[in-house]
Amino acid sequence: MEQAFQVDLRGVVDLLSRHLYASPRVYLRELLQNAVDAITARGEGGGRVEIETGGGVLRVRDDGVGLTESEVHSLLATIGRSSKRDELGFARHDFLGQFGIGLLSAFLVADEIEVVTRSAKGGDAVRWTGRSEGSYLVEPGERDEPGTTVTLRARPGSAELLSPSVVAELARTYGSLLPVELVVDGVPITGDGPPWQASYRDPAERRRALERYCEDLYGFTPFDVVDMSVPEAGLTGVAFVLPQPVSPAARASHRVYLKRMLLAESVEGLLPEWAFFARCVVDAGELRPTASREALYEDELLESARQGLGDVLRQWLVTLSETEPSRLRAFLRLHQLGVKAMALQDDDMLRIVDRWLDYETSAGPMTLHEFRRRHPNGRFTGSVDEFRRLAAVAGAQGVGLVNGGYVHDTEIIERLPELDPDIRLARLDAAELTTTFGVLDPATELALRPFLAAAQRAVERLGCEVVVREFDPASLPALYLPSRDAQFREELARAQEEADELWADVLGAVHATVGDERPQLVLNHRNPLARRIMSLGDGGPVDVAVQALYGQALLLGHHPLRPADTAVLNRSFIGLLEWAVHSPEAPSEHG
Ligand SMILES: Nc1ncnc2c1ncn2[C@@H]1O[C@H](COP(=O)(O)OP(=O)(O)OP(=O)(O)O)[C@@H](O)[C@H]1O
Repeated sequence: MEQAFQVDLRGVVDLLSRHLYASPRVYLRELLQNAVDAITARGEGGGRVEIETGGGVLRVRDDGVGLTESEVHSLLATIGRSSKRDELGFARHDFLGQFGIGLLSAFLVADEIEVVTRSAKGGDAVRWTGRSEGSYLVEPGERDEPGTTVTLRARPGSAELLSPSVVAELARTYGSLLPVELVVDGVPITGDGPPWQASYRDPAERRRALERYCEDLYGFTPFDVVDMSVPEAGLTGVAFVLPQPVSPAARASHRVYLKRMLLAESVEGLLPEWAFFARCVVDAGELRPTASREALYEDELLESARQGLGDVLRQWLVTLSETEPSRLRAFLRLHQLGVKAMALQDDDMLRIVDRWLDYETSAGPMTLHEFRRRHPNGRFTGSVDEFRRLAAVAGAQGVGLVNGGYVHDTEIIERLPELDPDIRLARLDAAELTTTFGVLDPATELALRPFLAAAQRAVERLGCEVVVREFDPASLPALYLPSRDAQFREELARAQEEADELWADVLGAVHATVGDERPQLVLNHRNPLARRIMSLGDGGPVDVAVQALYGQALLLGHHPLRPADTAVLNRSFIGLLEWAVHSPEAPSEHG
């Protein structure tokens, strides 16, 4: 014999209150929603919901479609049954509810629910009383007009939730945009509907009103207000652009209404992740809630709405770049870090960064796009230090240099060819700079041989190679250029020191395959001091002088100093001092 399920209502209420709903405050939302749905079902437009409070009792009265006696038995008394789904179980389009459990949330605050209802289809009024322990009673009720009144008496401990002030606050939170007339204890709650749809005298007034709305809601004056619309999701609303930088990692949350009833004040995942700089308030007719009505149901429609909203914001940025570039720059200054982060994944954002974000370059601040135009063979550095070190030198050789050392910059520059394969912006290989330096004429070169040999001896143990070139700025006596190989070797050596035996061996094997190009100490033949040192030939204090130039070049370039470097720096300094004090040839004040 087939049997019907038995339901222990207390278990179900417990489940709802502890696991489905975040707070018992949702009881009012569910009652409000039923009243609005009943008005929708009556289909006459307008409609009025009156809420009365006082003495621990709450009354919600609507002039909706009401219920007949048989509907009362089948709909109110059957958990999970709803008049708002069709025969196939799909949510009927016009209604807020669909699950057939909302009324039970009244048991979160009361032990008894009383419903007095009269159907617009005719028949007498009916009184239904449901109790939280699982029984219900149906009797004749008293009511002249079609509609429904739900009455709750606060359970001990829940009086606060049914108090006039809390009820008014809840009604305002959930219901202030509803398309029906909502009144709590005689005070109207609903007004002109969504502020972005209200009519204003002119655009300036609308803008001010929406800014004020944002201030009330979020506590900031928005950088800009963007109208949002995704017709296929029945969605309208506004996005407020944050006036302060935020971390792109912080999940942005938005205020979402479904069919004009508040779903939640902080819904995540409404916008694409890259749109971290906006807070939205939207109303959607077609998106679906989860059963708790506290989040959006993740389906294809939500996914395409998210894309649609992203498109609107993207278009806003593009329009800003076309019509108000100075404001776009201001926006980028604010949200630079986030915009860069999203440029790593999003081509349009990459384009915006390329065209509008200023980078530090050897020819002053400019956009990457402008930089490439001016320096078709420009280079970028992977670190800020390298940029500082080489910008002046590179700039003086006519090699444009852009600083790619800040967060995301190197990845952004390296991703540019994905926009356009013709974009070429290569990383600077410092050693390559020397190829642009002027070479000495053979006679001078020959004359410098003895000096060069002595200079090479002076820094041989430091693993570096001395060359003499002519380059600008002439004020720079010497430049230390680590080769790419040398840099890599240094990192390897450091890693090897720190690694355990196995890894040290592996790294050692890698080491063996690295080229043996050495870092260079490039002495500047244009620099008067360097020239005087060169004129020492292989005599005098050439050792200490070259070592001093080496040390100074390391310090100027912010290169890491190894113990051997520090020792050489100290020795050369002391040596020069001694030479200056003791040497008979040393220049003195008296000549
Ligand atoms: N104020 C009302 N006027 C007319 N019918 C009502 C009213 N309140 C509840 N009902 C009827 O009772 C049924 C069950 O209500 P309940 O709130 O439990 O679920 P629901 O609104 O259908 O779905 P959800 O669980 O998503 O809220 C509704 O489908 C509706 O037919």
